Amino acid sequence: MAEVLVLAELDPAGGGVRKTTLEALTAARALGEPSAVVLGAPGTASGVRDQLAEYGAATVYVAESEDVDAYLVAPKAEVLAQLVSEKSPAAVVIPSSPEGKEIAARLAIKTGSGFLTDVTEIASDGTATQVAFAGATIVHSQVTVGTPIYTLRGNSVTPEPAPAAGTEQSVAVSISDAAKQVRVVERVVEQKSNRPELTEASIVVSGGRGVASAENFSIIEGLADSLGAAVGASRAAVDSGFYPHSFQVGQTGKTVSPNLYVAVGISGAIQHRAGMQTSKTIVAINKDPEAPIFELADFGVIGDLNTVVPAATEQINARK
Ligand SMILES: Cc1cc2nc3c(=O)[nH]c(=O)nc-3n(C[C@H](O)[C@H](O)[C@H](O)COP(=O)(O)OP(=O)(O)OC[C@H]3O[C@@H](n4cnc5c(N)ncnc54)[C@H](O)[C@@H]3O)c2cc1C
Repeated sequence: MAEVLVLAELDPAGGGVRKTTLEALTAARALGEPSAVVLGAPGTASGVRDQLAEYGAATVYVAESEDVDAYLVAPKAEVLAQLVSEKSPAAVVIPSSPEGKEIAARLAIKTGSGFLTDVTEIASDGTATQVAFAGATIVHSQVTVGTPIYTLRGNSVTPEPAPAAGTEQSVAVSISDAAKQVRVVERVVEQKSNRPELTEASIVVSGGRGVASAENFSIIEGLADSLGAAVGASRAAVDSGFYPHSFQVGQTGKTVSPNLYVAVGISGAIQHRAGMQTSKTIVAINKDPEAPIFELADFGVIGDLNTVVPAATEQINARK
């Protein structure tokens, strides 16, 4: 069976393999037999091999060196390009994080290949699905040059275990001077909250301008916590100072695709939709029955969020 390389994305806070990697391993199986590639400082792969094997990695290529870790993405792209030339894989699948997309672009140039970013599905013939123009168009594309490289949008695929050997193979790392031009000076790991990471969460509860104040966002957080969800915000809520920008969902914020997205006091502007409309189920809570979010929602509650949200939170907590 053809080999498909999957770049493993690891939790910078030491929490093991990120869910996006398990999704990429699952999606890669449509194209062949996945092998995971772990890139990082010495010791990076220890502790993640078993998880990669559990989700289908027949081989785990381990490329560990201080140089891979000490510079920005150029060394990682170089090592991956070396692996592509040695192994001639059928494809490369990379999680669609900002770093993943940059590595994919550099890898495409180095290997003379085409690449498709932010794909939501990969078919067995290599056809990828992408959502374009703020969600107005669904595009199906194939790479026709070189080794197809895909970056997979988070939460597009449900990770499914498929135990494989996970045979570890170390990769000799030799980084060129050209790839050592931007050194990492400091890494700051964001403070971990008890809530799931926004782009990885299977439930997201977002608040908009209708929430009306930073203090009132506590009712959004209350509903999120009752559901084990991440909290998101519209740009209007962020611009009004209700919630930090790192939680913004939309065209100029994060793209989420959870199983359940609850939009509270959000009108449903096209730029907000761009970041959440591929959610599997959308619930809208809004006092305006004409709000455009209801056109998109699977379930809608017309009412004042200050009444509806605490009542819903209470009911959910009572059923636990
Ligand atoms: C280039 C560009 C990029 C953008 N990027 C983004 C982006 O990434 N993300 C994003 O979100 N927006 C983005 N925007 C902004 C976008 O156009 C909208 O302005 C924004 O999404 C509106 O946010 P909102 O729905 O919270 O606010 P509003 O449009 O003001 O809607 C508030 C809603 O709350 C409801 N409401 C009010 N009070 C209550 C209550 N008590 N109970 C229930 N409902 C209530 C109202 O009926 C209304 O529907 C962008 C705009 C531009 C031009």
